[in-house]
Amino acid sequence: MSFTERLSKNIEPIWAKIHDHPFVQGIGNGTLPQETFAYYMKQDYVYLIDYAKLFAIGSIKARDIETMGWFARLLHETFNTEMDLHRQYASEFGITREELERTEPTPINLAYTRYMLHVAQNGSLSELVSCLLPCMWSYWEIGKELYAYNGESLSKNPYAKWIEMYASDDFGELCQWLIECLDKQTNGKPEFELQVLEKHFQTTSRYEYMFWNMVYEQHEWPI
Ligand SMILES: Cc1ncc(CN)c(N)n1
Repeated sequence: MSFTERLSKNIEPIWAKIHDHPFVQGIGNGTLPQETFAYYMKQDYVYLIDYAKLFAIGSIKARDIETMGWFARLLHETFNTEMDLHRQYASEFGITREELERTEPTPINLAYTRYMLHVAQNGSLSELVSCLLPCMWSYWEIGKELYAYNGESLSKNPYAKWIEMYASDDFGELCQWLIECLDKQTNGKPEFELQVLEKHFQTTSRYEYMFWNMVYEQHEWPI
């Protein structure tokens, strides 16, 4: 079994909770209130600004030009494809680009990105990839599941563009590269090192769940 197969098997209970979360289900059946989705778009926009920095750090830590190029592409796609979708939804909802950028991250949003940025700056490239992978991989899984669930009626779902993007082959290709990159880097690594990587993967998967719940319940700073 490859290392990422092991990760995927062990993370199953947490990812199942993500798939069942009412926010994710609400995107899937199109019943999520627009106001809740708009709140998520704003929080996610500032999350992605920090997330994109992880790819820049990945490019710095890469040991060959090909890997460097993939991280550069991941950064480019995050800024120009994924965040463009956020800008499109925001403009439909009457939210300006400045308003998006000025969004104050909630405690969970900040804790999640700070955790990843800390590991990215202080850890190895494999630690960095283990941290950022649940973000890409869990969304790809959600996208594919919701795309299949909607079938022909997808165009009637107000969140169709969101579902299509995360289910797309382009998004999948980037995610697949990260999966293969981690398998290559971990090949032959001792068990104690793999356990550190698995802990990062579990921690950021937990943060993924907490992020969904945070945007659903709109957990702001208490004071
Ligand atoms: C919180 C979060 N996690 C993952 C993704 C998918 N890149 C995202 N946009 N936002």
